[in-house]
Amino acid sequence: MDTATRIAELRLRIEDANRRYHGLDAPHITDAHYDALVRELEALERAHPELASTDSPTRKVGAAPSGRFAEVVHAVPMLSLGNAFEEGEVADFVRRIRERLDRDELAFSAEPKLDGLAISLRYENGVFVQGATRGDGATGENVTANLRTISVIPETLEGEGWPKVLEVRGEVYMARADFERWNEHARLHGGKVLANPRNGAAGSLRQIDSTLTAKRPLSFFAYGIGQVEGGTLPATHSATLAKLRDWGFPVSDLATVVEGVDGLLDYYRRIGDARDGLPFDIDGVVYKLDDIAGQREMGFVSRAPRWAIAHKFPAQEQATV
Ligand SMILES: Cc1c[n+]2nc(N)[nH]c2nc1OC(C)C
Repeated sequence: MDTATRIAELRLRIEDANRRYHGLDAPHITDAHYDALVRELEALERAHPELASTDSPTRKVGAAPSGRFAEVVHAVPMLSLGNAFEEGEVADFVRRIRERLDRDELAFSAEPKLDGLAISLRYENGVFVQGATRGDGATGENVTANLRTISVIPETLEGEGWPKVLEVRGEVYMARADFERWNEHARLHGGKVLANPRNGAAGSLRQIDSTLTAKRPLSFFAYGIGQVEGGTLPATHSATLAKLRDWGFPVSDLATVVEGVDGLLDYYRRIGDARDGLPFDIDGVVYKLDDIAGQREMGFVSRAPRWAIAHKFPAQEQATV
């Protein structure tokens, strides 16, 4: 098969998988298979720039909103993350930052990458006013009513010193124990048996009727910030996470600060060893340059930051198809 045909075929398969994963919350291929298709397409597009195109799925995030909810335009786009699968790619990630910032010692915030649904929570004068899904990164779906049913998401901010406008980014997820309990009940009483916790979370949040969402055991971890107005945030990501805790948001206690490649890889191994014992599904860990000024200097490539990367674990799931 010639390259152009292969590229066209990959684009169709990836776009179809995106629609199923983001739109219907019912993926039909494993995440590992999806990642492999994307990496093959990215490699072919790099090798054949004459065949690359701006509407390729390698340049988009998620999927367009479904039309079932009001749309929310994200003031700060919700981007996806570049992926690393091998240690060498992590070393390259750190080297690029060291060279560009001309710094030897680099501190990173290292966090678990929860396998849930990315959402953005907007607070004005400390009050939760709007919540949205990532959607395609630029425009998401207004799921505020559904998010209000998640008890760990604060209706009003605690503590003090929060900005007038604060957008908090994070992951809505379903803990494994809650997932098992839900399916046990569903099997006995004929409710909807969920395929996996991620689909359970995504499906719950995308319910039109939020009384149905309220019945599902969802949780949330904050992992970042979107728009901020009328206030300042700390100079590092880790100090910002500490502030989010003070203001009432759950933040994973697995988040920590590590130094350099060795610190990152040690963290990856430690979380990898602990993975099966965690109360929630993760599909990797996320490394972020801790210094916010350095993040700004690194900027973004077409759809993901240069200053952050997800280091994925080998697939655990059995093929669903
Ligand atoms: C997409 C994403 C996902 N996660 N997950 C964590 N823990 N942090 C994090 N950051 C993300 O994106 C920012 C680096 C912009």
